[in-house]
Amino acid sequence: MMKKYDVIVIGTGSGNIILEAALKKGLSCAQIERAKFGGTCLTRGCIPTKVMVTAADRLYEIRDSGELGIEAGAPKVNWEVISQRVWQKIDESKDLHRFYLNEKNLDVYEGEGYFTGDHTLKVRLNAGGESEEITAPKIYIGVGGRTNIPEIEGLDQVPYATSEDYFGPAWPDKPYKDVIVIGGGAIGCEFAHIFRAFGAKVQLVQHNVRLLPKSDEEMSAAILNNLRLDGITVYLNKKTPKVKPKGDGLTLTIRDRADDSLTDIDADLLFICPGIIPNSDSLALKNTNIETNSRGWIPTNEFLETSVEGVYAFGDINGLHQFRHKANYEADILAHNHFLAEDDEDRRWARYDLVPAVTYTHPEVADVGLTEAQAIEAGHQVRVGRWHYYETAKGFALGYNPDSRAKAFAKLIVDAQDGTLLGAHAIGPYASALIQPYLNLMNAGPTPLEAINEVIASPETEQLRSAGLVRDMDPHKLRTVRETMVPHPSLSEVGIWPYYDLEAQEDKA
Ligand SMILES: Cc1cc2nc3c(=O)[nH]c(=O)nc-3n(C[C@H](O)[C@H](O)[C@H](O)COP(=O)(O)OP(=O)(O)OC[C@H]3O[C@@H](n4cnc5c(N)ncnc54)[C@H](O)[C@@H]3O)c2cc1C
Ligand SMILES: NC(=O)c1ccc[n+]([C@@H]2O[C@H](COP(=O)([O-])OP(=O)(O)OC[C@H]3O[C@@H](n4cnc5c(N)ncnc54)[C@H](O)[C@@H]3O)[C@@H](O)[C@H]2O)c1
Repeated sequence: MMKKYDVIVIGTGSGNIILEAALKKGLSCAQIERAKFGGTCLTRGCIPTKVMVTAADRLYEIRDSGELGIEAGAPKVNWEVISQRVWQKIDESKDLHRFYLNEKNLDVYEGEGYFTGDHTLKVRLNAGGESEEITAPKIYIGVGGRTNIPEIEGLDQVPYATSEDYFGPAWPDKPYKDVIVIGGGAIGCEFAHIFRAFGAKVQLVQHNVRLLPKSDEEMSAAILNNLRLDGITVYLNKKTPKVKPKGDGLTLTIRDRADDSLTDIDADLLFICPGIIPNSDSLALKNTNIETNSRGWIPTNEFLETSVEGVYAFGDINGLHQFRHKANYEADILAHNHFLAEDDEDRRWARYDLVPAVTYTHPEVADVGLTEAQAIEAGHQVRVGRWHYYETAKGFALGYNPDSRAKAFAKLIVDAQDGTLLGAHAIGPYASALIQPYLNLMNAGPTPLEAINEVIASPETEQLRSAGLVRDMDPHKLRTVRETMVPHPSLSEVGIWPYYDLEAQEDKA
C-alpha cells in the first residue's frame, strides 16, 4: 500500500516555511523529522548560542563600563539562570511538535526518512518499525548537516564535545574551566568567546592561516586581535594529528603547517567544530536519480530544483552558504513559487552574491558581498573606504578612542571606475545592523535570472531560463526589503520584520 500526499517535507528547520504555505493552501502534507522539531537553529545552533553570546557580551560590557564612568564591580556568572534561558528556547521545540501534531491535513512521521525511489519514501520510525511507503509529486529535502568529526589519533580516548551534544546530553552543570576549541570558523570563534567570557582558559586551534577565512582579510585580522585581547590563545595554520589522555583531561599535539614543528597543549576537554558534513547519507539516495556532489551535498539550481523533477533541496543540504537566513530565503522562494505565485512573471529565483554572514563574537563581525581580495580577483579596480567607531560620537560614547586596542570599524569596497558597491564589512558592536542598509541597496535594481548549476533544469526551468526574465527590485518598494536576506539572529531583524505584521494585516483584509 502506498500513501499519497500532495507534499512531503523532510526536516523541520526551514522546511516548516514550505510546509505551512502548503497547509495554508489546503494541500495534504507529510512531515518527517528524526530528532527535535525546529532543526539545528532552534535546538542546537543559532538561538541557544546567541542567548549565551548575549550574556557573554553583557559580562564584558559590565567589565569595561569603568571606562564610561560606571563602577559596577566584578560581574559573576549565574549558570543556573543562563541554563534556564538556553533551555527555555530549546524546549520551544516541544511546542512546535505539539502544534504540528494538531494540524489538519498533516501526517507527522517521527523518524528517519529514506528514499525507496525518486518519489517514494519510507520512515524508520523512532518508536520502532517502519512506516508504509509514501509518495508525493512534490518532495522537499531540508535535512541539514552535522559536525564533521575530524580524524585525530586517540580522539575516542579523551573527553570531547560538539555543538550537538553540548546542547544535548553533554550540557555541563557549570561553565567549562579549560577547553581547546578545534576550528576557527563561526562556531569556533563564537564558542571561544562564550567559554572565555564565562571564565575558562581557552585555546583555539585553527587549520587555516586566518580565523573566519570566508570573511574579508582585515576582519579576520581584527577578530584575531580582539579574541587575543580577551585572553584567548589562538594557534593558526595548525594540524591536529593526535591527542592522548592526561589525568582527567588531555594533551593535544598540534603540528605547524609551515614548518612541521610539534607543540603539545593541555586542557580538560576538546570542543570540536571544524565544519559540517551533509545528512544526505541518511536518505538512501542510491535508490534515486538525485545527484550529490563529491562531498555529499545535493546541488540545486536557481529554483532549488535537484536533478529529479519535483524534488527540491534547500538550506544547508545544498551546500551553499550554511546560514539560517539563507535556508529561510530559499524556503520562502519555494513556498512563493509553488503555492502563491500567480504566473511565471511572479516567480522568484535565488541569488547567492548577497548572502550576509555575521559572526557573533565580542564584538560582531559582519560581511556582505565581495571581500577586497575577491573584488580584485574578479577584475575590479577597487576603492576602499574605512571608518572607525572612534571617529564617531557614538563610537566614542561606547568607549572607543584612537588608542583603543580593540578593533572596531566598517569597510566599504566599491568599483573605482563606476562607484558600484561591491562589498560591505564591519567589526564592532551591532556590526550586523551596520551592513543591512548596504544589503538592501545591493539587492535593489533589475536582477536578471542567472542559471545556477546549468545541468539541473526541469523543462519548466529551461523555458524560464530562455525567457530572459528580469526582476525589478525597486529600491522604493517593500517587496525589495521583503526579498533581501537579513543576518540571523541580528538586531536588523527588528527593523526589517515589521513586514510580517504588514502581511498579516493584508491577510486579514
Ligand atoms: C552552533 C551553531 C550556531 C549557529 N549559529 C547560526 C547563526 O547565528 N546564524 C545563522 O544564520 N546560522 C547559524 N547556524 C547555522 C544554521 O543553524 C543552519 O544554517 C540552519 O539551521 C540550516 O537549516 P536547515 O533547515 O537547512 O537544516 P536544519 O535546521 O539542520 O534541519 C534539518 C532537520 O532535518 C532532520 N533530518 C536529517 N536527516 C533526516 C532524515 N533522513 N529524516 C528525517 N529528518 C531528518 C534533522 O534532525 C534536522 O532537524 C549555526 C549552526 C550551529 C551548529
Ligand atoms: N553566526 C553564524 O551565522 C553561524 C554561527 C555558527 C555556525 N554557522 C554555520 O555553521 C556551519 C559550521 O560552522 P563551522 O564554524 O564549524 O564551520 P566552518 O567551515 O565555517 O569553519 C570551520 C573551520 O575549522 C577549520 N578546521 C577544519 N578542520 C580543522 C582541524 N582538524 N583542526 C583545526 N581547524 C580545522 C577550518 O579551517 C575552518 O576555518 C558554517 O557553515 C557556518 O556558516 C553560522
